[in-house]
Amino acid sequence: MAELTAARYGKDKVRIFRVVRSVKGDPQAWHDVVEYNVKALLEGDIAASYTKADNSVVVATDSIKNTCNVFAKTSPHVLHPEQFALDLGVHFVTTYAHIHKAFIDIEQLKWSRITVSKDGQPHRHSFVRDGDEKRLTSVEVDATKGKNAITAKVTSGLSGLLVLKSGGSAFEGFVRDEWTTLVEVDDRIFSTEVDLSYTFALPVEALTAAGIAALQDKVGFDKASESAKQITLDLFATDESASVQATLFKMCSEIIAASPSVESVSYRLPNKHYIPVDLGFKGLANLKPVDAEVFCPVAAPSGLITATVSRKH
Ligand SMILES: O=c1[nH]c(=O)c2[nH]c(=O)[nH]c2[nH]1
Repeated sequence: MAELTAARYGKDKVRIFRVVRSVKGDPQAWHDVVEYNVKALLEGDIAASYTKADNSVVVATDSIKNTCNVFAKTSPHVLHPEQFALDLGVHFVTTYAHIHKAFIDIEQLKWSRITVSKDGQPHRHSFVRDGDEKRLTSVEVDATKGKNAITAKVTSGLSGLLVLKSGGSAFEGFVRDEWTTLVEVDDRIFSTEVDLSYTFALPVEALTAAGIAALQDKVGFDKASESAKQITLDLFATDESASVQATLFKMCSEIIAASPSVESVSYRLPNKHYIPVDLGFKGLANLKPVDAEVFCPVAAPSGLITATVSRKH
């Protein structure tokens, strides 16, 4: 005997690019743009589609993709990934009586406005991909307690932010035993590709159109995103790092202090090793921290330092 114990389905990698023009039909209009990869998955009374080949409970993944595109045209929140995801998620659980949960994940690709050097002005409709990092949000919309008692969980963050510091990082005092070959250093290269996520404590808010609109002011999704990235960069640059672990904890603590609506913060930080190259065969000193100038970046293995830090109540 076998039974279905979990089922969730939908569309992944829905690619959306949206232009918002300040004035329709005006070539001088100011444009805002976003590019998203959307994943929209549904849960509910859908077991029969798996166990009985009964498609009458299936909202086709093609229709789910169509919904994402239509919302990209019509949602007032399309430039704000958390609210756009809430809009979409609430739509799915309220439109279909048998769909009780929606999981909307959005990756936002980076398009930054170009500043034209001639006049120092930000250009009204030209953008540059000035980094590989992505802004992320994962929204779970839950109507299991009824369509009039919808709740949501929002986790946001960023990934792919590659940083390196060539000073201000040490690693000393770790366990030394018969397994240890690593030398202690008071100066080393520290490089990581930041993967950051943080959860929001949402106010109890009816997730109506007006309720979702009010969340930007009440929770500050966009402000939290900007602040978390800036804190990550500032602390990475300025901390006299005793270890990846110690720097990570400071970053988490500062994000919690800066954003009242953030409940917990998690980082995954690979420690991308840079090994000083032995140039002794040419009589060149390059191994001690004070001499090390030529390094071999090592793709693998990397350390992987993770932690979650939560607000203390
Ligand atoms: O910051 C670090 N933390 C570690 O846990 C570790 N382990 C290691 O080999 N190098 C480092 N660096």
